[in-house]
Formats: sequence, C-alpha cells, structure tokens
Amino acid sequence: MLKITNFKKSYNKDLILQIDNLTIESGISWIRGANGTGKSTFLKSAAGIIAFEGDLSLASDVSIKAQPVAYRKLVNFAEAEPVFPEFLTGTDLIRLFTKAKDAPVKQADYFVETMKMGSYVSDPVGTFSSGMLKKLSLLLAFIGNPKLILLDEPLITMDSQALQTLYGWIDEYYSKKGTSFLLSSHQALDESFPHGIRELLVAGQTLKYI
Ligand SMILES: Nc1ncnc2c1ncn2[C@@H]1O[C@H](COP(=O)(O)OP(=O)(O)OP(=O)(O)O)[C@@H](O)[C@H]1O
Repeated sequence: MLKITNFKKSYNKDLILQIDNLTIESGISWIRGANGTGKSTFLKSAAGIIAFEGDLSLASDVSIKAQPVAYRKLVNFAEAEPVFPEFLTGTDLIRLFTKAKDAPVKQADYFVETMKMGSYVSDPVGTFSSGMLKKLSLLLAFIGNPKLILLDEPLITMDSQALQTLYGWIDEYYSKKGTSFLLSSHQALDESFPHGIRELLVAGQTLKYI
C-alpha cells in the first residue's frame, strides 16, 4: 500500500532514518519504537510535511515526489501535538480541510456529532483544552476520501468515551472504504481496537516489520 524506496532523512547531517525498500501492507499498522527513534519523523515525511531523500508511493503508484498534489489528497495526517492558529475556530478549520480535500460539505457533521464536539466546535481553537484540540485534529484527518490515514499518538489526552468513538471511526473507514491506517502509540491499543494490526519497529535507524 505504501511503497518506500531509498528513503533517507537527516537533520543537520545527523542520519535519523534510512529505509532502502519496504512496502507497508494495506490494513492497520502500528509503528513502535523508543523515544527519539524517528516515528514522528517518518509519519511527517509520509504526510508530505517535511522533506526527505527517496520516494514514497501509494499502491496505485501515486508518488509523493512525482505527483505531490494527488498524493496529499490521498494521505491524511493527525499530529501528536496539534498546533493551529489560535484565532481560527474549529468550524473554520473543518471548512478549510473540506475544501482542500474535495470533501462533501456536510461530511464532517457526522464526526462532530459522534465525537460530541457540537458545543465548542465553533469557538476559536485557542480556547480548546488539549483533549478538544486532539479530537479536532483527529476529525480533520478523516475528511475527504483518504487511502491512508497517519495518526501520531492518537490516544494521548483522549478520554475513554472519545477513544471508543475514534475506534468506531477507524473501523468504519477500514471496513467500508478500505482505508489503511499507520499509527504510532506508546500506549497499548486495547482489545476493542479494530482488526488485526501489523506491527513495525523503528530501531537501528531503520523501519522493519516485527
Ligand atoms: N526539527 C528537528 N530538528 C532536528 N532534530 C530533530 C527535529 N525533529 C526531530 N529531531 C530529532 O530526530 C530524532 C527522531 O525524532 P522523532 O520525533 O521522529 O522521534 P519519535 O520516535 O517520534 O519520538 P517520541 O517517541 O519521543 O515521540 C530525535 O533524535 C530528535 O531529536
């Protein structure tokens, strides 16, 4: 599903990750690894947020380097610690992402309702608690018709009810739309997490299946 070719990422000449050839299979995959090994770096690279050497392409051969706009329409990302301009409201951001991802205008309503965000989604995000911000950022990662959703530490700051709602979203996208997920988490995924998960490990400056 995600084909990695000659991937290399350094910060200030310090090599962080090198992945010569690896295909991450369709489905739900969990990237594990100690602090600072490069999980967020890989997810940000795959999201098209930071530059790297080499190439990443989705199964249908949409390459981030050759078709950057098409690739970014197919891959959505929620950061571990989301930051948005404080003066924008949740509704502003939903509208922006809906337009950018060519999504149906009312698509996000279902997510706002099921995550119980209706009472605050129209407020500036500067007034949001960290859990409210996390829910918004996860919601934005489901907008459009992504083939792959990247979730960096999706469980942190979420209450147990919100987690069950998130698991429901993942289950629905995976089962009904065939969306794949690549996520990182230091917390164990509980047994209500949907479906068999493949595990990958970042260690020794590379990524491989466990
Ligand atoms: N913008 C940056 N500039 C320089 N070095 C960076 C930058 N971002 C990350 N690093 C370094 O890259 C390495 C990998 O960081 P990364 O955040 O990808 O790790 P991680 O596996 O996600 O860690 P954690 O489990 O703590 O979230 C670390 O050594 C970090 O210090």
